[in-house]
Amino acid sequence: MTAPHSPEERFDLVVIGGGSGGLSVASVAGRLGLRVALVEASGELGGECLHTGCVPSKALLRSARVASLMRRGPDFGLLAQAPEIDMGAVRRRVGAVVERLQAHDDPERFRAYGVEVIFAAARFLDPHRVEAGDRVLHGRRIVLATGSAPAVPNIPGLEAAGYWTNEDLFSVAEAPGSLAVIGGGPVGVEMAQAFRRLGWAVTLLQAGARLLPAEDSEASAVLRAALEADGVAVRTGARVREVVPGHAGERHALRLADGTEARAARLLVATGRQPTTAGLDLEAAGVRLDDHGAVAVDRRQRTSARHIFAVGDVCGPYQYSHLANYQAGVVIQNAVFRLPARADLTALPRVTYSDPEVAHVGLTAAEAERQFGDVEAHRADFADLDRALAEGEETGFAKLVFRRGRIIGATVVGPHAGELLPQLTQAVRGRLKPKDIASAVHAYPTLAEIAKRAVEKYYGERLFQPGVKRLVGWINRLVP
Ligand SMILES: Cc1cc2nc3c(=O)[nH]c(=O)nc-3n(C[C@H](O)[C@H](O)[C@H](O)COP(=O)(O)OP(=O)(O)OC[C@H]3O[C@@H](n4cnc5c(N)ncnc54)[C@H](O)[C@@H]3O)c2cc1C
Ligand SMILES: NC(=O)c1ccc[n+]([C@@H]2O[C@H](COP(=O)([O-])OP(=O)(O)OC[C@H]3O[C@@H](n4cnc5c(N)ncnc54)[C@H](O)[C@@H]3O)[C@@H](O)[C@H]2O)c1
Repeated sequence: MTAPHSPEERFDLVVIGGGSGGLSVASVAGRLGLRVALVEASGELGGECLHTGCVPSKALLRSARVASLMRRGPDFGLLAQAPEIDMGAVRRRVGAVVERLQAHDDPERFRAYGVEVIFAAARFLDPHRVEAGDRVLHGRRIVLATGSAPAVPNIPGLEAAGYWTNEDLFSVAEAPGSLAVIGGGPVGVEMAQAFRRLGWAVTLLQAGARLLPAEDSEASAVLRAALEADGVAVRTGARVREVVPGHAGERHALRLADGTEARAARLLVATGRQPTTAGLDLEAAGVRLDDHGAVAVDRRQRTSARHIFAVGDVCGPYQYSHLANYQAGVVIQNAVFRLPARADLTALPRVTYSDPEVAHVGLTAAEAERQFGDVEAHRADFADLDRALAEGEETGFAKLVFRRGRIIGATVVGPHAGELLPQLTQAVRGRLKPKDIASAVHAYPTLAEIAKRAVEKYYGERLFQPGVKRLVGWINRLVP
């Protein structure tokens, strides 16, 4: 039933959802002078990335990394120091980082840009009218940016057992115990390593055949070995069939499809996301969903109702904060400047912030092989790189994928892999040739040299051939 409303208010743009995508659209449109309303249900801006996603997970991983380095003291000629873990103190640090960044998403900042910030749950009354609390907002154009929520599998006994998702995880203050992580995607991998390094006994249960199944298979293998070296019990092909009560400290027993069991005191469900569309009355607006329950959009981010756009997790096709921001830029061009800009995801980077990090852009070697056939891939290992050895961080590699003399994909697994990605993102985006990387001088000794090393492998095969040797001999005989 519709609440009694005050008279309808007219806006050029109504943005629903104040997370990464919605904030980007609203702030730019407001600063460009449009009349913008931003509706956010939760009572604070920032969305998942700030409160229960990217930011707290990276802050937690940092504490875990410091704990790991303390244990690794002897690798660097220092006394080993077993870290004393105080989960309450770790939680406070995570909270402090979130709070510092919350200042960027202060509603007053957006109001100063000319954005009307309304804290209420929005729903459509018709294609142009949105109800927000007791207000009715008429949007000439509307942007859906309502994000996603954890997708929890229907496993008998799971609800009764009780479990954490990313929404609970960053409030955990209890002393380390045992944790079973269900799901071996980015959330499962990052959090399994973080909790293990913070003293928890962790079992990582991945239904698929390998961790991070979207990544290069060698990357998955290196990551698995690194997690196991940390002490995470990694089980792949592990489908949880049922959760039943366990004993004493290990309160839960997870029965797997292969007849074995895993036990833990706490459960973390990290099995993917579902787009947040419930309660929006999208039918009233004529907005259709795709087969996965996400809002269907075209490459201009337009939904089936052409004046309504969508960005971020609610439409996908991937779930990254930087993708939501990129799509926001496409919406600004279409909805504000009326340019027919299209999203191009050919060079969309992604990073899993485990140690080693797994960073990727473009096509993996397997994808390129399937798509084109005539591709080659070359790999350089951090174990052969001077700076990696100096840092004591020699796990991992860079693998570049080439087709017809162009770089079409890159995977980097290793120290600060995410920071090494931009030059490779530019290469894939600009369809650069290997020589564009080879001819650039890279400072020595840097980890970024790894890309050049992989390119040298590409040239190595071509350069040190009998024909080239003959040519060099001929030039040196003939030219004085
Ligand atoms: C543990 C974890 C770690 C992650 N780490 C990374 C990372 O390192 N890097 C990365 O790029 N991505 C990461 N992600 C993904 C990233 O958080 C999301 O892709 C990103 O937050 C999506 O932004 P969004 O704007 O689409 O949605 P959100 O940030 O979820 O914002 C949606 C907003 O809409 C509001 N809303 C929902 N319904 C309504 C309604 N009816 N009316 C009004 N408001 C509504 C919600 O309250 C919310 O504030 C991580 C995710 C998780 C779970
Ligand atoms: N660093 C980052 O950029 C980052 C970090 C975390 C999350 N994210 C985003 O958040 C999204 C969600 O991440 P996620 O890891 O929850 O989801 P995901 O879909 O990427 O991975 C979930 C994994 O769980 C496994 N799984 C599913 N059901 C299972 C079951 N019943 N038992 C055991 N395993 C099961 C699947 O095989 C899959 O590999 C990702 O798509 C990612 O884009 C990004």
